[in-house]
Amino acid sequence: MSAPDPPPDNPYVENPDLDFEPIEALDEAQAAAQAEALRDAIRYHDRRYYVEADPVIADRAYDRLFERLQALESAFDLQTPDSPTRRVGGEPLDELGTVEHVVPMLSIDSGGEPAAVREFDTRVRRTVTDPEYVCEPKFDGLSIEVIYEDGVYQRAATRGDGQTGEDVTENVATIDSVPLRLRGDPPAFLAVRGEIYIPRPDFQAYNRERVERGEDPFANPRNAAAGTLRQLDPSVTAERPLSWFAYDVLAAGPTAEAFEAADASTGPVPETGLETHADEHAALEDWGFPVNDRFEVQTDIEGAIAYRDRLLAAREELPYEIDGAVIKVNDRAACARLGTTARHYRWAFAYKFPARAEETTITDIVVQVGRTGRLTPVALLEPVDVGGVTVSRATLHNQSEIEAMGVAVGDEVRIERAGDVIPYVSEVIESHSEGHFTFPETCPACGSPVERDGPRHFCTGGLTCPAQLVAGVAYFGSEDGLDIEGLGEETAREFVERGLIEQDVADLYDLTVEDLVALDGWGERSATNLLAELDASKHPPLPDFLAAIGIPTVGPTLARDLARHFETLDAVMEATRSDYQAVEGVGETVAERISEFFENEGNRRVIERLRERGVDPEPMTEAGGDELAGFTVVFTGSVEGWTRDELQALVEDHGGSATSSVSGNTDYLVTGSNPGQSKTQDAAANDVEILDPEAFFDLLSSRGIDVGDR
Ligand SMILES: NC(=O)c1ccc[n+]([C@@H]2O[C@H](COP(=O)([O-])OP(=O)(O)OC[C@H]3O[C@@H](n4cnc5c(N)ncnc54)[C@H](O)[C@@H]3O)[C@@H](O)[C@H]2O)c1
Ligand SMILES: [Zn+2]
Repeated sequence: MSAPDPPPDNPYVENPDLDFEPIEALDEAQAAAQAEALRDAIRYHDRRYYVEADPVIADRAYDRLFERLQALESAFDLQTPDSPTRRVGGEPLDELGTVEHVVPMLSIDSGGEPAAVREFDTRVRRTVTDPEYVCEPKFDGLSIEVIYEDGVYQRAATRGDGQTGEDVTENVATIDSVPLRLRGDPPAFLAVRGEIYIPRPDFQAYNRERVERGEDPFANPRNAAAGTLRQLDPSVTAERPLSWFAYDVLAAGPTAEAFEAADASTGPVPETGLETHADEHAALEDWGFPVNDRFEVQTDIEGAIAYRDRLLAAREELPYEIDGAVIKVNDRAACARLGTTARHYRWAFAYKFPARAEETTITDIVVQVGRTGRLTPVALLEPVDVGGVTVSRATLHNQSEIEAMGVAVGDEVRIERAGDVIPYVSEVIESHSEGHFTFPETCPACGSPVERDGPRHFCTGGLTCPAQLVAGVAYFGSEDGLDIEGLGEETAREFVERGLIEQDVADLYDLTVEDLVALDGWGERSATNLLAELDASKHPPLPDFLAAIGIPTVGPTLARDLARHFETLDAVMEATRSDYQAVEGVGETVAERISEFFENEGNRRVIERLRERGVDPEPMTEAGGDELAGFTVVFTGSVEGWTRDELQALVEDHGGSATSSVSGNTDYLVTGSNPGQSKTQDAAANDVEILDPEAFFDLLSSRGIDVGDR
């Protein structure tokens, strides 16, 4: 996917001018020109957001452009048939193929104040007496339409522009919790709407890997889910545990033709007995769809308002991101009478949560040097509470973001965090400076020249840069590496500053109790503990070792694939570019980076020095153990505290195999929350034993496998 060119000379694109004059001050020609510029900018932002999943401006800035355009269009009667204010989403992406929706997939009107919710109720009451409301979480994901005929999965599409979406049939079929065959007695033709999301722990793992590969992390789980779902290669989607909730019957009927005749888009669904959204929720569950268990019926709008406040209090406990509550009129016949606008349903309202955002001042901007030499600009802030977390540092990402915002020391800025994402500066509220922050020309840690590569900056000091050494040592000991307790970032820095680590990570294994107790705050006991940990780390499983030495582009997942493929460290080191490309998921660029790493004399020397000190990874065949030899395990649904990758690795590291579909060869199906219905059915058909996560972990410990605490 390549980003489109922004409209030229448009003040609402990169660093959008949000300083709008009062509408009354404009004459007609000025208003028309401003509206035109806003439409162009919004179309561009829509494409970046919905199609590329890579927005250039903050949601709040986008919302202000949008509201301004709406205001201009209504004050001067300027709405054009193709205005973005009349449509939803963005143009579908051609590469995936497009499909026409059976009924338009619209957006939902929203607001963050109870007054806006009460106004919605007042509008509803003009048409409906004493409306009852259903409430459910507003999932921060991406909307899809899924179609079944005679209970069998046919097709899935993204919302796209609301009329036409992208065909993601293959990709959606790889998602466990999407039933391929329905249970019970579904209507012959059924179109369901739901939300695809990425569970929180997987989102974190995904972002860590992106950073490892030198890519920017996703700003929120929605962008991550969108990017994953819209992969052109379904096997890539299959590797990422996407999940979904079904929440609406878009259309249903005895046949596709009969459905079209009846136009059941919002009314009661013919021949199914679905009179209300509550009926629908129950029916979706009966047919085998994953539905959300926080769904509630409220007899009036005050109940719905209270529901949203309870949901807000529970927000951080949920294993998925939500950004508000969706309130819908329960009775479908009433919904049909209320109808729709060009953009949204008149029978639904999203009562949003406040953004996890706050305003504060930048006291300084420092540049952090990462393990690969990448420089990250970090804003130091007057500490501020952002949704329950005190934030005193926030990332500025890279040079393009800095230029786009025009940010500098002293500015009042807005800080946001989405879920567990590192807090970031999203916009400048008030500038107290000229221009913007610029990167130093030399590395703040070692003085080597700084090189720019696109939007990123790198220190060229390599092994001579102490900051890279600190980050490398800390990474070596981190959970993604050898998991050496007591060896964090601060300890690593201390060792480097005090000259205990001079050359590379191998120096760790020369440390003595005397070295350590000479440092502030170290006693005999903590010293012995760390040395014992280091000693215990000398025979790591090969994947851990490969991840720990910091090969560019190689995160824990790829490390495991390499280890499985080559089995020994020597084989990994001696492989050629084309050997690497034989590993699933390794393309030309990645193969190139891996060979460059092993061709580098300095890197080979580090590995040699580690080996001289007795650090030698276990070949893959003997790695872990064979406690699960002969067993085939399949996972479905999500298990708290674990990503799917980690669970599968756990089985494979102990000699078992983890596959993605259930067959006669499967021994166990482990079902987490939101399990896939087709896997559960296949398990029943094949007499496969079904375990809940607890039973699975019990089984492991009965075989002497210690998974530690999570
Ligand atoms: N930063 C940018 O450049 C940019 C560009 C475009 C849009 N945006 C942002 O996108 C948002 C608008 O997106 P939108 O039109 O998808 O609307 P939305 O996200 O505000 O809400 C509508 C969506 O909610 C979802 N939803 C989740 N749970 C649901 C439930 N239980 N029942 C029904 N629907 C549910 C549906 O997918 C539906 O499409 C705005 O917040 C805007 O700021 C940002
Ligand atoms: Zn440096």
